[in-house]
Amino acid sequence: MLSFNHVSLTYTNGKTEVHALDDINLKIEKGKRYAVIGPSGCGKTSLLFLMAGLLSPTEGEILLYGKQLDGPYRGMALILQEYGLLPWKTVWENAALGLALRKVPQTEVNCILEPVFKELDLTECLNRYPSQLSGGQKQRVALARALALQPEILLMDEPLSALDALTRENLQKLILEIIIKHKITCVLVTHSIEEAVFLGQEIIILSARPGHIRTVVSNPAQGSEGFRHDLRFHEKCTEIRSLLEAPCNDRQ
Ligand SMILES: Nc1ncnc2c1ncn2[C@@H]1O[C@H](COP(=O)(O)OP(=O)(O)OP(=O)(O)O)[C@@H](O)[C@H]1O
Repeated sequence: MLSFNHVSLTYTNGKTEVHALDDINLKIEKGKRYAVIGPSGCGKTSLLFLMAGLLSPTEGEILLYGKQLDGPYRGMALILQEYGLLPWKTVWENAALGLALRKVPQTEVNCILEPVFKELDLTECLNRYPSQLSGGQKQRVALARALALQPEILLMDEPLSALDALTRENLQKLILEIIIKHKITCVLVTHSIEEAVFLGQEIIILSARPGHIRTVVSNPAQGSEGFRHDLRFHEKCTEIRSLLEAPCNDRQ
C-alpha cells in the first residue's frame, strides 16, 4: 500500500543541514504489522512523519497505492509519545477531536465513539479531564481518538514509553487485539526490543544517523496465542539485540 523508493531526508535550518535518513527503500503491505527500531536519533520519528505525509522527502518518492503521497491521508492515524491530549477537554471531547476536525455530524460521532470507548474500557471516565487520568488511561484515550477515525493504517511513535512495565504489556496486548480484529496496518516506532518483537510481524532495523535500513527481520510467530511466553519470542529478542549491537559495516 505504501512504498518508499530511494527516500532521503535532510533537515535544513538556515545554514545547518541534518541528514536524517538515507536511501530508504521499503514496502508497507496492507494488513501487516511493522515495528521500527534503531539507535537514538537515527530518524525513526522522521520516517513515521514521512509515512504520515507530514514531511516530504528531500530525494526519492513515497507512493500510496501507486500515487505520490503529497500530504496527510485520511486513512491514516498517528499516535504520538506524549498522548497529544488537550488538557482543557474531557476524555469524550479529546476522543472526538479528529472526527470534529473532519466535520462528522454529532449523531454519527456518538455512534462511532460508543463501541470504541467500550473496546478500550473508557466508559467510566468520559467526563474526566486528562489530569484526572492515569498514564495508561491517557494512552487509551489517544488510541480511542485514532481508532475513531477508522484508519486503514495506524502509525505510532513510542506510544507506550512513559508507562510502567505491567501497564505497558497490557496495552501492547490490547493494541494487538484491536489491530488484528479491525485488520489495521500498523507501523510502530519503539526503543524496546521486546515491544518490537511482540507487536511487529516485520521488524525494520535502522542504522545510526543518517538512518538507512540495515535489515528487515521477519517474525512469523508474532501474534500467536501466548507468544510472549514462547521460546520463539525470546529467541527473536536475542536475534534483534545482536543485530542492534553488531557493528554497522553494510555501507562500506
Ligand atoms: N526539525 C528538525 N530540524 C533539524 N534536525 C532535526 C529536526 N527534527 C529532527 N532532527 C534531527 O534529525 C535526526 C533524526 O531525528 P528523529 O527524531 O527522526 O530520530 P529518532 O530516531 O526518532 O530519535 P529518538 O530515538 O531519540 O526519538 C536527529 O539527529 C534529530 O536531531
